This record gives sequence, structure tokens and C-alpha cells, in this order.
Amino acid sequence: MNPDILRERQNATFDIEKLTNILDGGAERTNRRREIREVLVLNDPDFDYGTPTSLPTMILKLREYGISDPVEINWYKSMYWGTGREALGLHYVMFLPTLYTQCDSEQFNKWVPLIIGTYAQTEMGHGTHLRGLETTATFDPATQEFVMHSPTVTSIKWWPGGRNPLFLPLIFLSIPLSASLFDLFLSGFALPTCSGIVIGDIGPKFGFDAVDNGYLKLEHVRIPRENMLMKYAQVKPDGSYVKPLSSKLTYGTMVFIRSLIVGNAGIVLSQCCTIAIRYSAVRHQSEIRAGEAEPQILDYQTQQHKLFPLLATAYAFLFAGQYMIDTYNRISGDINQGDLSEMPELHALSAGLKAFTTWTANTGIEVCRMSCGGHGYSRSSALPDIYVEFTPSCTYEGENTVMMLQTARFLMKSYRQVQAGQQLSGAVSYLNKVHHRVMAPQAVSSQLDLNLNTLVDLYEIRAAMLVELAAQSIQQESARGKCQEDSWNNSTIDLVRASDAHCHYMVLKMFRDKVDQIEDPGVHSVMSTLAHLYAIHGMGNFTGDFLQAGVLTGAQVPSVSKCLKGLLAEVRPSAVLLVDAFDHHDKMLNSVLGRHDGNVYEAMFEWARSSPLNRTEVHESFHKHLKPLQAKL
Ligand SMILES: CC/C=C\C/C=C\C/C=C\C/C=C\C/C=C\CCCC(=O)SCCNC(=O)CCNC(=O)[C@H](O)C(C)(C)COP(=O)(O)OP(=O)(O)OC[C@H]1O[C@@H](n2cnc3c(N)ncnc32)[C@H](O)[C@@H]1OP(=O)(O)O
Ligand SMILES: Cc1cc2nc3c(=O)[nH]c(=O)nc-3n(C[C@H](O)[C@H](O)[C@H](O)COP(=O)(O)OP(=O)(O)OC[C@H]3O[C@@H](n4cnc5c(N)ncnc54)[C@H](O)[C@@H]3O)c2cc1C
Repeated sequence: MNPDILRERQNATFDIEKLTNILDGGAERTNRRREIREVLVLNDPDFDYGTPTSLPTMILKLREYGISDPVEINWYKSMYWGTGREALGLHYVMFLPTLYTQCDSEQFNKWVPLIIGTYAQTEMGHGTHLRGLETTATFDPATQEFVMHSPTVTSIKWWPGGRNPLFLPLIFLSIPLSASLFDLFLSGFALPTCSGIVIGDIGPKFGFDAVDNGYLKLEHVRIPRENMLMKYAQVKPDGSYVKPLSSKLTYGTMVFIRSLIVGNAGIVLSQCCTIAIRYSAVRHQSEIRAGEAEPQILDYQTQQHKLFPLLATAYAFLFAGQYMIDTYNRISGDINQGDLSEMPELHALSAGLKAFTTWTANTGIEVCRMSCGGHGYSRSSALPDIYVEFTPSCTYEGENTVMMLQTARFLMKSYRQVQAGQQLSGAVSYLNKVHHRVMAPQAVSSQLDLNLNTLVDLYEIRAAMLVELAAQSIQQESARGKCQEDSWNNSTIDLVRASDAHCHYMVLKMFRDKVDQIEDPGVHSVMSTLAHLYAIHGMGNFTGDFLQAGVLTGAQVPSVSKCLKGLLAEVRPSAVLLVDAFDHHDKMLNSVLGRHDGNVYEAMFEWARSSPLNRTEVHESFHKHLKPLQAKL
């Protein structure tokens, strides 16, 4: 083991295993995750790491082991595929959940065990604006069929992931907007079972290469009436349409994925922090004091300033992901029982947190890559691949700006309810105080009150202020004679800013609540330091907001920076131990820089030598192209 990394792991001030257990949701979950990893994957002789040929093996093994819990499926898949996406991601995270939530019992029993599918909602002309989708589904009572048709080039379904042209049923969203299972192909490797279908691949992408994103054009294709998912809405044999309790129930799968993406952003950021911080512990470069040995780059304050707030953010998002999934499960259970009262809040929370966490993680991955210098740019670091695979999450499953505006819609509605004298509950209850809160700065002393509860209060006041400013902007636009829609559009910068602040407050609050639950003194202490760092770093980034909210004075601003530097120094001794607690296996991380043993250089040389470009002393291109050219010169 590299001596630097060995030294970093001595004198731990907290029990790493206990922190890993907290991240997993308990010791039993940690044991189960490791059992899946060590026994069912790494020690499986059939395990052919991450190669496409192992995809069928993976599916059959999942069935053989009876792994059906979505999180356990993800644990298994992430060991198989490391940090990359794989072709069946969409089947597991969108197609199956849609069947689970939108099929009636007969349909569920008929389809779920048998098929692999995709989710074809987006069209070339519309991805965000679902009410603008053009594909039609016209019911023909004479034949009891839907006639599916793509009337325009912009109505061609575009992007369905993992849609191999040989087989795949699809979940299809069409007008009238109702999810209908559109069984286009026989399972297995049959060609299209009926004419009128034009399918193909949309071509090379920025990344996401393991997933074949396709296109699908339909020309009056007929499917049985029974292929409409009938749990919430039905078309009867006589053609009459039974409406769902809410037209937004059809959007349920997207809410589910958005909820998952929140925790996934934390996982991805934790992977990148593991790589960058372990590498920064073994990389020596330049000098701090003339004549002394080159220091670990982790001892540069700027390197700590790059990485430690991201480390704190990774923990914050992992805890936010736990909260999000628990909230999703609770409210979707109520929805299943017909209680839709909290559906708007679930939508607003999942939409906002999905955007907030993916935007932040997306930027953070690049900071981690650049903090590793040239070696971060090498594919051996895994950081370029992680970035390329993660960055579309800011676009798919709800483009982030649009998602923030959905959350803003809920915030404005809540604000208007407070103005009308209503008492709010839930995540926006802080708005009840928006008119009565004295936005007085803390004590005028130049010292910041570092109590975590106080910091949460400051973020709450900041969010309330920005919600009020956005509402006032809309009111001012209306007062200028603008219609409601134009008033809204002319305030969308403020609205996104308000949603961002609301999510920032929510994430810090969840982090504080999780720290409060930690009983182990050592773990509590180090997590409390990270929560403080997360809060203070945010105050440094948005100082203007806190000044504008009147909760920070000009005299206190230098304290923010001073406090930040102190917290960075406080985290330094535990940095490697804090990434060890994420418990990312080398095989899954697949990063030369992030190896648990820290033996980076030897591994990098081996990795480079294994390149196909080094298979021969002289590359064949010399003989094929250069040598003939030289002969002519
Ligand atoms: C199981 C595996 C475990 C782990 C996996 C790990 C992690 C997962 C990580 C990654 C995923 C892996 C692989 C996936 C890879 C790629 C997948 C990508 C797939 C896709 O992209 S599928 C397509 C996604 N498309 C979208 O998201 C479309 C976005 N657009 C919309 O959602 C809507 O158009 C809209 C919300 C923007 C607007 O809808 P609308 O016009 O109908 O509504 P209005 O704006 O007019 O509002 C009216 C009213 O409705 C309320 N509303 C809107 N949406 C919802 C909702 N979903 N739920 C509840 N309520 C909703 C809105 O609030 C308004 O209410 P109000 O009271 O009137 O204000
Ligand atoms: C890797 C990847 C995989 C995908 N997989 C699938 C899949 O399996 N199935 C599927 O159905 N789809 C899939 N998609 C499509 C994806 O869901 C859409 O791209 C996404 O919903 C965004 O819609 P759009 O492309 O129409 O962008 P647009 O909405 O056209 O966005 C373009 C710009 O317009 C802005 N904009 C749009 N509306 C508003 C508004 N109301 N207010 C302010 N600004 C606005 C956006 O903020 C953005 O800046 C995938 C996409 C990617 C990148």
C-alpha cells in the first residue's frame, strides 16, 4: 500500500464502518450490499467484468438470485457495469416501474415477467412540453384497436433508450396523454411483427454509448385496446373514456426517476471525491517551503477548497437521496390508495431536487477531474467517463430549468396561500413566517453564530426572501399591464433563483436532521463538521443573498471566509477516511487514480502498456502510411 495513503488511514477519529452503515441505511443493508458485490458478482466465475456479452448473463443471474428490489438490482448492476450506464438501465428504472404503477392487475401478470422494454415519450419536436406531443392513438371500436400514428416528422419518437430494433415492447405516451403499452415486437429476436413501423438509431451522442437511443415512426399501426395501461384510465369497448383521478398520474414514472436521480447524484459525486481525494493524498508536487520535500497536493489550501466542499456536498446529497426516496415511497403509497393530496408537493420536491443535485454534481465532477491535473484527463482516472455518463441527467427526466420552474410554480402558489391567510404545512411551512419574520441581522458582532440550527434558519430566511422577491416581480409585471403568462415569463430568472434557494435550504435541513440522528460521538463530530462546511461554503458562494436578506452584515463577511478556511483544515485529517466510508470497490470505481491502495503510478504504467496502441513495438500505421510516404520524399 502506498505509504501516504497508509498514513492517512492512521489515527482515525471516527468509526468508518458505522458511517458506511449510516449511508446504507443500516448494518444489514451494508452486509447485503457487500454480499451482492463480493459473493454474487466478484466471486462469480461467470462474471466477465462490464463487457456487453455479460448483459444476458446479468439478467439471468438477477432472476437466478431472485433479486427484485430496485435498489438491490442497482447494487448488482453497478458492480457489473461500474460507473457506466448499461443498455438495460431504462428497462429497470422506467419501463418496469411504469408497468408496476400503471398496469391493472391482469396486465401486470400478463406482461411483467415476460418482457424487456423501453420508454418512448419524447418526440423529435417535443421532450419537455408533454402537452405538445403529436403522436396520435385513435380508438377504432369496430376492431377494438388503437391506431397509432406519427403524423409529422416532429412527432417521430426520438431517444427511447435501449430500444434495439430487434425486439422491444415500448411504453408509449400519445395523445390523449395516457400511457399505453405498445407491444411493437415479439420478445426475443423477431423482426417487427407488423408493417407501418420505421425504427433506427438516432446516431452518435456525447456519450451514453452503452445505451442505443433510437427513433420510431409509426404509420397507422394497430394495437389491441387492452394494450392501454388501464390502472388509472380506461377506454371502454364502446370507446368511452374513463378519466383518471388526475391527469398527472401518467407522469408518475418520471417523478419516481427524478426521486432516484437525487441519490444517484450523491453517489456519482462520492465516486469522484473518492478518486480525487485519494489521488491528492498520494500526488506530490511543487513545494510549500523552499528546500523541503514536495508536499501532498492535498495540503494545498486551494486543493482543499476545491474538494472538501464537494465531499460535504456528496454526503448532503446522499442523505437528501434517502429522504427523497422515503418521501416518494410514503406519498406514492398514499396515491395508490387514492389520496392525491400530497402529489403536488412530491412533484415540486422531486423536480427541484433533481435539478439542484444534478447541476451541482455535474459541475463537481469537472472540478474533481481538473483537480487531478493531466492524469484526471486520462480515461484511466475514470473521471471523463463518469462526466460523460452523468451530464445528460441535467437534461433527461425533466430539463433542469424547466424542473426548477415547476418547483417555482408550487412556491408561488404556496406564497399566495399565505397571503390569503392560509397556514401552510410541509416543506414550505417556512413561508408562514415570511410576512412576520423580522429580517434583522444576527447580533451586530462581526462573529458568525456557527450553530448549525442557526445556519439552517439563515438559509430558510434567504429562501423566503427570494420567494417573496419572485412573487413581487410577477406582481410588478402585472401592475405594468402584462398578462399573467408574460408576467411569469418576465420573472423566470427570479423564479429559478427562488427554487434553487428553496432546494439549498431543504438539502441543508436534511443534512442537519441526519446529523442530529447520529449517536456515535466520533461520527457525529465529523458529520457535523461537514454539515457546517456545506453551509458556510454556500454562504460564501451566495453572500449577496444573505446580505440582501439582512441576516449577514458587511462586518461579518470576512468571518465567512475565515470560518471556511478553519473548516477545511478541520476536515483535512479525515479526508481519506471520509471517502473510504463511501465503500466504493476498486473494481466498480475502475479508476487508476482512485485505487484503495494508492499505488497509482505502477497501475497507470500497466494501464498504458495494455493499450491496443502498444500491442506492437511499432504501430501498423507506420508501415501502412508513413513508410510509403517516406519512400516518396
Ligand atoms: C431502480 C434503479 C435504482 C436506481 C437507479 C439509480 C439512479 C437512476 C439514475 C439515472 C437513470 C438511469 C437511466 C435513465 C437514463 C435515461 C432516462 C431518461 C428518460 C427520459 O428522459 S424519459 C422522458 C422525460 N421527460 C420529461 O421529464 C418531460 C418533462 N416535462 C414534464 O414533466 C411536463 O411537461 C411539465 C411538468 C414540464 C409540464 O407539464 P404540464 O404542461 O402538463 O403541466 P403544467 O406545467 O401546465 O402544470 C399543470 C399542473 O400539473 C402539475 N404537475 C405537472 N407535472 C406533475 C407531476 N409529475 N406530478 C404532479 N403534478 C404535476 C403542475 O404542478 C401544475 O399544478 P398546479 O397546481 O396547476 O400548479
Ligand atoms: C441521454 C439521454 C437519454 C434520453 N432517454 C430518453 C428515453 O429513454 N425516453 C424518452 O422519452 N426521452 C429520453 N430522452 C429525452 C429527454 O427526456 C429530453 O431531451 C428532455 O426531456 C428535454 O426535452 P427537449 O430535448 O425537448 O429539450 P427542450 O425542452 O427543447 O430544451 C431546450 C431549452 O429550452 C428550454 N425550455 C424548454 N421549455 C421551457 C420553459 N417552459 N421555460 C423555460 N425554458 C424552457 C430548456 O430550459 C432548454 O434550455 C433522453 C435524453 C438524453 C439526453
